Order: sequence, then C-alpha cells, then structure tokens
Amino acid sequence: MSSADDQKRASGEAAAQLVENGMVVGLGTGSTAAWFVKALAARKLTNIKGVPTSDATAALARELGIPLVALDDVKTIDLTVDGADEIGPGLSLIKGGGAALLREKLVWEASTRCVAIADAAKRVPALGKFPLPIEVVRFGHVHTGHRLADIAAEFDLPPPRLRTAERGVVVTDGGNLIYDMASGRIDEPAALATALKSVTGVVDHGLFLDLADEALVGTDDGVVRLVP
Ligand SMILES: O=C(CO)[C@H](O)[C@H](O)COP(=O)(O)O
Repeated sequence: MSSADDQKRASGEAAAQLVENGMVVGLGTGSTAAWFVKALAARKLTNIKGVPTSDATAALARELGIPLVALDDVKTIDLTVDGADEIGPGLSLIKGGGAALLREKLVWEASTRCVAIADAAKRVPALGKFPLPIEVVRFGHVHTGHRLADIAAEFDLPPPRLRTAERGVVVTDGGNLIYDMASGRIDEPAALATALKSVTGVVDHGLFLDLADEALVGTDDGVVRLVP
C-alpha cells in the first residue's frame, strides 16, 4: 500500500507533465503542491513563469530556480496546479488548510485550466469532514465571528473557531485571520458559499466550486484522473 506522501508525490509529478514551454503556471500551496513545484523544476523547461499562491511557495520556487511573476503582471495563467483538503462531488473542493485560500482562489480564477492534485484520502462523498476555512479581516473579527456563527446555525453547523497554532493566532500572507467551520457534512455548499460571502468582514472562504477542471489523485493503483 502506498503512503499518503507517495500518492501526493505521484499526483504532483503527473501534473508537472502537463506543463509546456512558454506557459504561465499557477503554483499552489501545501505539501502536494510542493511535490508539483519540485517535479516542475526538475523538468528544466525554458521560458515558463510561475505565479505563486503563497510566500512559502514563492520561496520554494525561487530556491529551485523557477522564474516568478506577480499575478498582476500576467493577463491569464495557462495552468494552475494546487492541492486540496477535500475533493467532493463534481470536483467541488475545500481548500485553505494551509491558510492560503485567498491567493489560491485569485490565481485559480485567473487560470484557463485548474488541476487539483491530492492523495486518495482527500476524496469524499460529501464535503465537510475537513473544517471549512474562512478568511476574515482582523478589524472587528470577533463581530465577524458572531455573524459567521449565525450563518452556521442557519445551516445546522456549529460556530466556527478562530484558527490558532503553537505561536498563537494564525495570520495569512495577506494579514488576515482564519475561522474554521467544522461541520461533518455540508449539504448545500453553493448556498453556504453565498451566505459566507455576504458577511462584510469575510474576505473569502475555502469552498472552491466549479473551479477545478480536473483532478489527479494518487492511489494505490497509480494516479487517477477525475473530471467534474
Ligand atoms: O489549500 C491549501 C493551502 O491553503 C492546500 O492545498 C491544502 O491544504 C492541501 O494541502 P496538502 O497538499 O499539504 O495536503
């Protein structure tokens, strides 16, 4: 049986084969995306440019010699490859476990083709086992948290919790905070996405709906390609 890390690596390596010379490539964030970045660098393609979705990915890409450009320096991105916390029906995704969801979504939305890469455990029959990350501005975030709790109650979900780590409150690359909404099961992701975006203090959330064009999932039997 292959380990989760073997599967992540295999999916990242398969995705690196999709990149062609001259492409502008969105570089995702997380351990699976890091395998993709490493495999991409190893191909030594000339004339590619990477658009990183986080400071961590930018640092890795720089170290490996992948030339980088800012999102605003390109018109479109040819291909974005990124990890996912959950892959649900129709390639609906939860992302943001690595707190990079805002830059990730901006890069995905600017891309012609988006490929999610993951290990097999990320596939779920319904989204929600993984807590849904919600990025909020710092100012008044406690009040925003109350609004989020109201929305959660409407969807029969428990109140979201401010994300903390060993060093205290987690702050995103953009200087925002993350609330995680643990649910068990999100029955109406589109309705929840709309409700969350209606809250003034919410910058964005980790529901990536209708964004993935395909997924490459590492399994015990090799990499499986999924389409919506
Ligand atoms: O959305 C993300 C970061 O914000 C990651 O892509 C997601 O958390 C998956 O991470 P990993 O590949 O390490 O399992």
